[in-house]
This record gives sequence, structure tokens and C-alpha cells, in this order.
Amino acid sequence: MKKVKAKKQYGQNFLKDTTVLDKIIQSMPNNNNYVVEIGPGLGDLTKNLVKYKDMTAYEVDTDLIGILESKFAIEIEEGKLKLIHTDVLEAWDKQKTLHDGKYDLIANLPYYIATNIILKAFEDSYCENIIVMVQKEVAEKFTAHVNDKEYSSLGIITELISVNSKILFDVPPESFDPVPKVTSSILYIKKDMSKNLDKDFNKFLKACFVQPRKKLSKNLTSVIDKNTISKIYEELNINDNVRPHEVSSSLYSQMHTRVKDGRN
Ligand SMILES: C[S@@+](CC[C@H](N)C(=O)[O-])C[C@H]1O[C@@H](n2cnc3c(N)ncnc32)[C@H](O)[C@@H]1O
Repeated sequence: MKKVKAKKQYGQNFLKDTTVLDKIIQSMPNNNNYVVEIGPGLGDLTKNLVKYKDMTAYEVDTDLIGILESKFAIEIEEGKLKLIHTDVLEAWDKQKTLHDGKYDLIANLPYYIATNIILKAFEDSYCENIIVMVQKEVAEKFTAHVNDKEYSSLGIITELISVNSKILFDVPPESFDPVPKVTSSILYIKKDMSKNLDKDFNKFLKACFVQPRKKLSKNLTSVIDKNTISKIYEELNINDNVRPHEVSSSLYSQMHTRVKDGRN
């Protein structure tokens, strides 16, 4: 078969390392959940996933859809694989979920929208487990805890929405074709299905971290007035000198509730 030219604008780095592919499959949670893959590409991961689970794959690239349709003609015919030709973020905007029933998201994500995709998966009430390949630095942000250098809104949201989050293993650039400039990691997040996040919380956290080295109270002045900040700090026993990365996720959540109450 003619070699497919990877398209940069779609973040195409095809995973060629069979050991890594095997390790991803071994990391799949042992449950009855359906599987959703974003960006099946040339179908190397898809081929392994569909052996174990019925699944849907969302692919934006028209050229790849043609290849996948002929490669997986049998699985599609048997109803084991549903192939959807669309931009996955548009699909999420339209239908709020990628599958009408509990599912696990397993994917080698396009780097340019990886963070947005994970945040969408947090909002999707049917998505339970997230096992995705992302740039190592992104994985570190999602798994960072209070006082860590990488701690930011992503680590805080992950802590509040999940029961478990960790980096499973790193993947070197040579495992891909074309070879990316960065190291990747497999990120695992098990969501707490009883929780959902307030829509404005992410916006609030962004304001809290707008100048990460400054005092949190200074950053908060873009959201609330100084008197309310003093009142909230007193109620929650927060030191005025505290910096954004020194505050726990649960304290951020309590602060946000009070900010909202103050506005109502
Ligand atoms: C990093 S490649 C992974 C390909 C394949 N899964 C693999 O592991 O080799 C990312 C894939 O996501 C697809 N993609 C990029 N943007 C997308 C979008 N907005 N919606 C759906 N798929 C997208 C690309 O075309 C590509 O197939």
C-alpha cells in the first residue's frame, strides 16, 4: 500500500511501536464499558481495541476515513466498529456525549487539541475512564498536586472530578511516524461518576492563576472586590500571602462556591 503522508494540521503522528500498542491494550480497565477512540488514524490502535470491545471511532481526515472503511469493512459490517467522519469537538458540541451509554475513551490524541478533548471528556457524563496519549508536559499538568511546580487549573479540576489519575508510562518520540519533537505519556484518569463540575469553575481557576507567581489575593481582584476576598479568606482560614499553587483543590472549590454566593 502507498505510504500515507501525515498531515501536520491534524496532529498526525502514527504510533508504530507494537510494544507500546500492547501496553495500552493491557492498561484497558477490566469492565463492560463501550470504547470510544478519537483519531483512529491508520487504525493500528483500533485494530487492537476492536478485538476486545465494540467501539466507535471519530476521525476528521477524509483521506483516512477511506482507508479505515476498507481496512475494517468486516468489523463495520458486523457492527463491532462504528466509524464517524467528523471533528470530534463539533460532535461533542452537538450531542453532549460521544456515546449514549457508559464508555471509556482510549486514544492517541492529536496534540493540538488534547487538553480541550480531555476537558470535554470530563463534562461528558457517560465517559468513565480516560486512557490517552498526550505530550508528557500535558500529562504532568493533569496529574499535578498542590505545591507541585506544574500545579494549575488542570490538576485542580482533575483532582475534583476523579477517583484516580496517574501517568502510566512514557513513550519516546521514536515510537511514532513521523517522529515528534516531544516525549509523550499515557495518562489515565478514572472519573468519579457522581461528580460534575460547575461550568464557571474553569474560568474562575484561570483568573486565579493568571499571574502564577503573584499572591492569589491579587489575581482574585479581577473576579471579586477586596472586601469579599478578605471575608472569604477569613472564613476559610487562608493566609493573605498564599500563592495560587499553594492552595488545595478542595479549598478552591469552597472559594468558588462563596464567590458565586457573593454574586447572587
Ligand atoms: C496522533 S494521531 C493518532 C493516530 C492513530 N490513532 C495512531 O495512534 O497512530 C491523531 C489522529 O487524530 C485525528 N484528528 C485530528 N484532529 C481531529 C478532530 N478534531 N476530530 C477527530 N479526529 C481528529 C488525526 O487525523 C489523526 O488520525
